[in-house]
Amino acid sequence: MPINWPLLGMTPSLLWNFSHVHDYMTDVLRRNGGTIMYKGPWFANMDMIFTSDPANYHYISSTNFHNYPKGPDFREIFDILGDGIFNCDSKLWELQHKTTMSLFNDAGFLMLLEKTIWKNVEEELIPVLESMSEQGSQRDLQDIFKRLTFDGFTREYEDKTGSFGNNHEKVIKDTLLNLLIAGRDTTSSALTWFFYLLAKNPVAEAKIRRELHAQLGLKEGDKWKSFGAKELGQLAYLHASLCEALRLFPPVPLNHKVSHEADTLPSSHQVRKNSIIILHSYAMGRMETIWGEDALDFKPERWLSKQGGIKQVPSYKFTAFHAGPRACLGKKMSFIHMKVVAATIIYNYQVKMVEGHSFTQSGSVILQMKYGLMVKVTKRNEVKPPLISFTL
Ligand code: HEM
Repeated sequence: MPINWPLLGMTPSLLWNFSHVHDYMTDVLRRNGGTIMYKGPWFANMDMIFTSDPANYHYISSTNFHNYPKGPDFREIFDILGDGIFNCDSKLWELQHKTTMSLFNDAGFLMLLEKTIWKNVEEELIPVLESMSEQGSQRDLQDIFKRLTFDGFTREYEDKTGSFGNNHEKVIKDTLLNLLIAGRDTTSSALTWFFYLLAKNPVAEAKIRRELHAQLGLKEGDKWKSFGAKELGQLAYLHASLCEALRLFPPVPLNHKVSHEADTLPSSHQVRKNSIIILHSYAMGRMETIWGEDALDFKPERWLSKQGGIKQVPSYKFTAFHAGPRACLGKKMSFIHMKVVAATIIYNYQVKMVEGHSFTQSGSVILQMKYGLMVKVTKRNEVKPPLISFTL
């Protein structure tokens, strides 16, 4: 346990380890059975419960969901999100949830989304990568992903604003902003860590390439072509690799809740009324008790069934998309987006991380790379001129 100092509580340990705070808390949770009572400074009323215990996660996010809203502090911290779905609780959340669901369930919505993503990839991503490969220049892939996801979703929601019906203008504005943030930062974070892990695991990358050839009917050197929902569903190894990246680097590493009433958690920890509870998704993705001894390894195979399909893992163990009534509404969409972008890059380019660059985590709400993911890309499948050897 971190030392509980007089007056300052455990804050000094947290500050001391701030540069790698998620790994530090993972270690603390690992050593303490998955749940700790964190003591804040005595005068600040900042005591919190941190947990990475799947039974607690399930209980808080689903079984006793109504006792664990986000609470008013969350609204204050994320003021920019206004009354949008991320910030609100109870009645307003129910309204936002219904509004967002009706948009996502719209018959033509997923089709429009797919079309927009491909257009975005062809008109914005490929030209940038082509120019990088031609010039041999290096760029921040995280920044490229952020711009890409933002552009795609802005266009999407501008087109769809009409579906919000008679709702008040502010609710519409907040809903749009929330969805833009949900789509942009999470998807770009997931893709960034995915390519970071892939650069360190070339065998997995080669398997994804083999799968693309087999499932899309492409031969080495064939021109890249867009594909639809059916083919997307067949890319099991790519799907498994994305899940593995989301497990190790969940874009939303922490989830904040406040207890409405006093309670007892399945781990037997006592919860007082108005206690802050941090559900630690980052730690959960790295716990040997959940994933086995090789929890820290990047191993897409752990997601594949014997038949080659995707194994179903309960959402209170794989918590990257949260669980229960407030689970992510954009999960399906984000997989379409990530698969299209990842497949396009992996098939057409070789991505190499720039040596000597610092690939560290930022301390932000979304798990990002502090200094970006600096890479160089080389075009694959280029017809290279034959090497001519001279004999003197
Ligand atoms: C890899 C990509 C994504 C990840 C990892 C992710 C993860 C999450 C997580 C952890 C939450 C719960 C947040 C909280 O309660 O504080 C959440 C909620 C949500 N996500 Fe996502 N998300 C992703 C992409 C998207 C996309 C693309 C959209 C839609 C454009 C979206 C829409 C939402 C919405 C509307 C909620 C709020 C649900 C509610 O509170 O009822 N997400 N997401």
